[in-house]
Amino acid sequence: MSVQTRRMDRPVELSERYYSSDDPLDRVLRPDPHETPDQRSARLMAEFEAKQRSDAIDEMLRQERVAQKKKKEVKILLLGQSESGKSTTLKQFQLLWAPNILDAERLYWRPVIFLNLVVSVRRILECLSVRPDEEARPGTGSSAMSVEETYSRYAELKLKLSPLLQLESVLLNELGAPADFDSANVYDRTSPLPGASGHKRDILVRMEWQERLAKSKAARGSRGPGLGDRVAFADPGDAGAIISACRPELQRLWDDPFVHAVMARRKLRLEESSGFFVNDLNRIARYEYIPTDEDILRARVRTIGVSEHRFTPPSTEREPAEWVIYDVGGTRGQRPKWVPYFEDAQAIIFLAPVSAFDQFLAEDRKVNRLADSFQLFEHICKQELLKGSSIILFLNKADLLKAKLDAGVRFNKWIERYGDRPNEFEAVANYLKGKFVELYKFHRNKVSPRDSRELYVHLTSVVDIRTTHAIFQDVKETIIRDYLRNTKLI
Ligand SMILES: Nc1nc2c(ncn2[C@@H]2O[C@H](COP(=O)(O)OP(=O)(O)OP(=O)(O)O)[C@@H](O)[C@H]2O)c(=O)[nH]1
Ligand SMILES: [Mg+2]
Repeated sequence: MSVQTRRMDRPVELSERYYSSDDPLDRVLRPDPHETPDQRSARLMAEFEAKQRSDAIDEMLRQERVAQKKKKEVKILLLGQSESGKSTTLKQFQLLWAPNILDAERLYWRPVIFLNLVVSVRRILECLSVRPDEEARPGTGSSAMSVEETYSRYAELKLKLSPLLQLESVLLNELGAPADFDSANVYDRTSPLPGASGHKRDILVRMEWQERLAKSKAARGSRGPGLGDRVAFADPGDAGAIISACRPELQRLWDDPFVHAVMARRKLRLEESSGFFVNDLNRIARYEYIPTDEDILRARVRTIGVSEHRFTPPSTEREPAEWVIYDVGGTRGQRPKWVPYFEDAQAIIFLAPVSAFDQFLAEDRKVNRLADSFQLFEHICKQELLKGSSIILFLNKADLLKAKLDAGVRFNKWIERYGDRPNEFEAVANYLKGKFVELYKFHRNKVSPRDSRELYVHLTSVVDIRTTHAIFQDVKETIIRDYLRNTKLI
């Protein structure tokens, strides 16, 4: 059978299908029953070619629709070093544009917050486990309580809190962390969709620990959608029950001025660290505890991998209908994974945690965190692939910066070039903003000299819902403006 004949086979079926109904119009269009074989063949060929043209037009329209749809979405990358606040920013976008997501995940945050709490308590107890002869109880004098008495008291407290300390490994296991994992690094590992192999199109979407918890809860026979139904509140083995039973000892520990004096002497500023919940014992160390939005924003889970989140905020006809936000892991080992996402990113939200000027990277203790932020920012500004992207800078953790400066931590001790300018929040914030703008202008000018876009800078505390949502409004307008300019709609 020749190729031609095969081509002709299809129109025969077509004609039969097209003209077999009793529709009056069909009857008019029905071929002449007396047509010659040549006429028939010519008609079928014409029909076939018409069908091909129609299919081509359909395909063109389909591609246009896809392109249009593609044009109607903006891609935003959240970038910055680890603990800069990327995932917290993402949670704020969820709260604003898809609050049902955080609602659905609310209970999954419970073990994370419990773990954050347990880790803080362990760090306090470790701080107290120093050589007894090195410390004396301040303000009480050695006569009020001997050093040995003091330490035996904390040893006793530690013993009473041992069920709580044991919870650390139980919770880590529940969250799916490897056995040798440092729990300060409870992590959110994104896992690929089925069939994914780690390339750009194989988008990583799921948070492994949440999936894991969902599965284990299902296996334990969770019932309806009500929050109360999904926690084994009455189960004595539930972390909430154990923490709740330890609450009096926890409160005694945290209310003791001696504990705070030892922590201050050992420079353990726990209140400034991520996932600090000890001030909320009264509310959290309860078996019926359910995390609030604010708790979820303050919970610490380290991100590994890249996760994609789609939002459809209210929009006008001209604005992008869909916002795709990528959250990434910020440790040095994670950064190479960002690159495949650069190419079509409309905007970068770069987070620089400005309170970290006196801290070092967890992954490299020799590197100052502020210096790392500057270096990383420079690297982003220099990227050829990102030259079309708008860059929005969040000078984040502004609340912690202010608290630190107010507590007397000197900025110029860490950043010598700051000189004798005032050790005050506004002056430091302006100085930092100036430095980032300088870097931006210098590198952007080299990469795309004709780009007149400025760096959009916001001073943020992304754990604060009200101020962050107001800033998001601004961010949204900036991105839409650049988007419309790029798509030449204005
Ligand atoms: N006080 C305060 N805490 C913040 C702020 N932003 C983030 N945090 C807290 O800092 C911790 C780290 O924030 P994340 O959002 O997890 O940091 P990340 O950039 O996603 O970190 P990686 O996933 O490791 O890359 C969390 O416990 C947050 O609640 C802020 O502006 N102020
Ligand atoms: Mg993260």
